[in-house]
Amino acid sequence: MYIHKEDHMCDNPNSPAHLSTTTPSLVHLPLPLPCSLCHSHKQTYRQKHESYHSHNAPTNARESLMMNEANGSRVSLDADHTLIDMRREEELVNQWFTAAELSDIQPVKLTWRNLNVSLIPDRGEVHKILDDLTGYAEPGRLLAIMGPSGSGKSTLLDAFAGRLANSTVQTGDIYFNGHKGKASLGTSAYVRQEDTLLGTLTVRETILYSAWLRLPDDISNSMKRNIAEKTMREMGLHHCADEAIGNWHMRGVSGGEKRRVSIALELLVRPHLIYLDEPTSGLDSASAFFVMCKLKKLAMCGHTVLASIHQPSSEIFELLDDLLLLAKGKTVYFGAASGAQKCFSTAGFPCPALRNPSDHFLRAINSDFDTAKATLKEENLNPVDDPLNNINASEVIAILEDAYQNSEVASEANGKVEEMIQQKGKVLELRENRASFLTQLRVLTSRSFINMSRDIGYYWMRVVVYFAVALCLGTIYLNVGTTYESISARASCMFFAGAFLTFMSIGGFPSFTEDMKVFHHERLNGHYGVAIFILANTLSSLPFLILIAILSSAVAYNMAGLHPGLDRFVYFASCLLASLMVVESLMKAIASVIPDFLMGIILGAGIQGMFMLVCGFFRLLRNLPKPVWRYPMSYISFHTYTIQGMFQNDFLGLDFQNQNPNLPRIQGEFILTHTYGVDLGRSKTLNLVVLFGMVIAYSLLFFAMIKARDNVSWKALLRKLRNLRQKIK
Ligand SMILES: Nc1ncnc2c1ncn2[C@@H]1O[C@H](COP(=O)(O)OP(=O)(O)OP(=O)(O)O)[C@@H](O)[C@H]1O
Repeated sequence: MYIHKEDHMCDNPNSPAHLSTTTPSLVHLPLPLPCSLCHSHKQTYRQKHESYHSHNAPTNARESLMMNEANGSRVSLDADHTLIDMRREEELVNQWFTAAELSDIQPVKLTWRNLNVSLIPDRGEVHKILDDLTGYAEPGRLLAIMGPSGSGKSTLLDAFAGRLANSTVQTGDIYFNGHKGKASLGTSAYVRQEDTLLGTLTVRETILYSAWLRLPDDISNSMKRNIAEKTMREMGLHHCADEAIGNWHMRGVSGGEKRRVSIALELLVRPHLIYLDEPTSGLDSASAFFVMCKLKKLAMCGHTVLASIHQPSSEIFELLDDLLLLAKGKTVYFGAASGAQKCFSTAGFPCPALRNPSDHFLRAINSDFDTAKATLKEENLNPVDDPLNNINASEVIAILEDAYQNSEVASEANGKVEEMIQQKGKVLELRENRASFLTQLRVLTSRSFINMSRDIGYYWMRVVVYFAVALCLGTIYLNVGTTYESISARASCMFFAGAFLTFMSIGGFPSFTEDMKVFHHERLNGHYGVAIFILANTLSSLPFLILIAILSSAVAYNMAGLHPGLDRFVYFASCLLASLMVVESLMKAIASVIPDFLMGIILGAGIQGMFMLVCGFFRLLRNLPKPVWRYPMSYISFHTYTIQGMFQNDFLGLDFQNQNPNLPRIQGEFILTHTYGVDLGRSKTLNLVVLFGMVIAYSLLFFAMIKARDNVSWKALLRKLRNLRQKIK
């Protein structure tokens, strides 16, 4: 076993202050934890962790470690010491979790009153998804939301998390600790129904990167690693820790394992408020039970946990504290899970003996199969003695809804909601103890680079295709020369390199949209911000783009025999690199508006086609129609700067000669100004600077679009447009 220095050594192991203490400060802490583990306390956790190790690491082991570290190698301790240290590390991790679970949480009381969600009316028809819901979720209790498919469970969780689709309208109120409104990003965690993970990473890497990204800097790296390992074990993922998640070209872990990875990622930092949409879907009954036990434990520690759930087993049902039963978007029961059976009995639908209560509830309120019931009965496949067979679920729902609204449970719930709204608690805030900007940038860049290097569709395919196309270009324009004929050949060769080679960059868009999905999910859960994502994505893509630019330029430039000289070659390659970066950032800006990869590719290709038309190659800039095409399009088109820069780089300093020696030699400068209308007032360096400026401009556009999504009420805008359309009609 290899042990890293940081795991076992403090910075100054011989410090008298360290050695004088004999009692470890972090072990044997009674529960609940004293403030020594609380982050508001002056001494940071890392210091404690290190001082603990310095007090306890056996001197010989320490000395041997120091000697070996000095030799620049990682070393293994003898088995006893390793075991002791592993146990201590485990204790520290347990204590960190206990601290996160008990001493550092903001209790969150969530209430909703008369909550309605409907689709934006089309032709006057209103389709209600959620209908007048009132209820609450308390810290310390596990609330399950149950109901048949399509009853509105996900929509309700989306409404709480502020992630309703633009096509819906929400009315009614949601309160967090008595404060009305939308919770700000990152103050709650949301495990959605779909798993949004990077397919190229292994399970261990996924959880570990998330730990590095989010856990505060004052926790040592080894500690973060152990926290990630512990979370992985808790979710029963250790057996597939080194398997990839899986993507389009790689079969990965199973659906149930992916589900558990998604849950593990959110449980890693012990969120104060967590919503889980069908956390047990795709899991076998034992896994489902253990996952729900974990959620129950989290709730018991004072966290607020809401989970929508299908088909809980009777054991899982016993774990639930509160239950919200939805049918067709309406509440048919809300209250203690243990009280639901009584409510159903009172309404005339008692749960038969030996039937799982949750099965009974769902069967009673599922109206999707009303027509199929009769057929089943005729075929003798349905037990005749079940009273539910003789009545349509729609009627059952109406009876249950009525019974619930008139019950004591409902009036108690309503009273409690009013009481909770009056109690103004702390406004939800992001945790202060998070990883710093630089740490997040470093970790995200590294994660993104690994993803790019493992996904063959991201860059590697393009490297091969670029090489092949550059080879074609080089052979077609082989030793192009300096005759009159070579003038248009050179121009075409450079146009192809600057326009068509860069155009191929849209090939990476599908992989980027996958990245974007992960980014959106992680950003909305508050893992990191937009700026970090843009920077990390740009930095991690740089090595690949540089490789593509140098490889393609080396092949095409040298084979075609363009203007000799290293400085000219370097400029050509830099111009190609800058153009590739512009296309990448343009596609990012497009992805911020259109997340679908096919639509994005179509739009990106269209924009680039238009840019090529106005760059001065097909029609001279001075001859372009002035409105729109010359001003502003030719200035917005990045191809204008690429082509003008490349042309200046090649033609300036060359003389062209006809095969007939009696005809005059033509200078490159004359060709630039008269044949291609190049503006020599803007130097080739300035063209390059403009290209890099465009990379920044498109990145800022991406940033602004993502931010605008948060702040602009697109829903209100859409509603106004629809109203306007109806008025016009
Ligand atoms: N943005 C939307 N546009 C159109 N219909 C929607 C939209 N959001 C929700 N719905 C409709 O609202 C109903 C409730 O959807 P929701 O996803 O909340 O159900 P659910 O209870 O979570 O279902 P499941 O258990 O199958 O996931 C469905 O009929 C769905 O088609």
